[in-house]
Amino acid sequence: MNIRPRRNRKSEAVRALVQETHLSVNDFIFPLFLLEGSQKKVEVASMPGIYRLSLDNMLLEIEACLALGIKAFDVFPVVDEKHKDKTATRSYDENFFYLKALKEIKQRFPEACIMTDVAMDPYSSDGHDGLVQNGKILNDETLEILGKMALVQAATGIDILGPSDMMDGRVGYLREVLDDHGYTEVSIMSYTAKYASAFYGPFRDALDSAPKFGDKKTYQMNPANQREALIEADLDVEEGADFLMVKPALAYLDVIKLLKDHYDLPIAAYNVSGEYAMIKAAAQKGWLDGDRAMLESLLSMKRAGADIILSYFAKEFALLNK
Ligand SMILES: NCc1[nH]cc(CCC(=O)O)c1CC(=O)O
Ligand SMILES: [Mg+2]
Repeated sequence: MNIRPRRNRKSEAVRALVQETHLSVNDFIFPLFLLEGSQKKVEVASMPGIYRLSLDNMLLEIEACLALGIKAFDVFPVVDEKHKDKTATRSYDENFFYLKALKEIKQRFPEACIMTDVAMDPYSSDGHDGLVQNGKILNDETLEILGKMALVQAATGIDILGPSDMMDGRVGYLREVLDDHGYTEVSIMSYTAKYASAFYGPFRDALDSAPKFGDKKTYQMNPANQREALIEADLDVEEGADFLMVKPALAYLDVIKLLKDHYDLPIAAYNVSGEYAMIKAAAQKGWLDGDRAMLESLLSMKRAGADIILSYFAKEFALLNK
């Protein structure tokens, strides 16, 4: 035998030399759940270690994460049932706590990269990402609402908008609305290939945002489809997206790789709530080594081609690598 691949695995030092993929705190965006009010910190039952935070506590959390090297955050609002309606009115009400909080976060930490969510579901009494009429999710009518939402979010000074709704044409529509109002510097990270997934369950617990009827299959993609992601990605590139995202991550590594091979834009992977919950639950039962399972799954996303990983593990990763 002339060739013995095991030679390159013989010691920690040699293994480090030949390691192809590396994770860094620079890769991560940490999703955070914002509560109205103050002095609140409520754990998400299905996401041990992840809390819904009021602004005061969120500022502390962001400060702690910045000290660990995490520089990017995706802030989602937890909206009380009494604020929800058919047209997601609160999503573009400048006085709503989410928008006021974003402004404070940016003022306090101008160096942090703050991403926001553009979709109707947290504010919708139907629990859908688009406007509902006679049981149908309307596309073009939804775009107008998303446009209003994007403008008030941009006005807070945030850095990246994350349209997570999967309406057709929304990236181009938002780009145009933003540019018309002078927000040419606000980036768009498109949820390009977002699948109708069972792995969003714990997130919907966190936001209390599960659909009130039906499912999201008329707008989110069929998990069986890979080539369809190319159609979505072509459109997002043409419409002016700055980043392309695949969501979820772990069950869609092939899609991450596909987009990485076909496009020059940075590729993001959303390591979603259910993927987090799965590892946490098994670790709590003592069935898996939680730290190792976390690192291995994050590494797989990077290896598949993700430049950026949105993950609830971001802080834990940073603490482990301190
Ligand atoms: N616009 C909704 C939205 N934005 C991010 C997530 C899921 C994130 C996660 O599971 O971590 C969802 C859930 C959904 O589409 O129902
Ligand atoms: Mg699309």
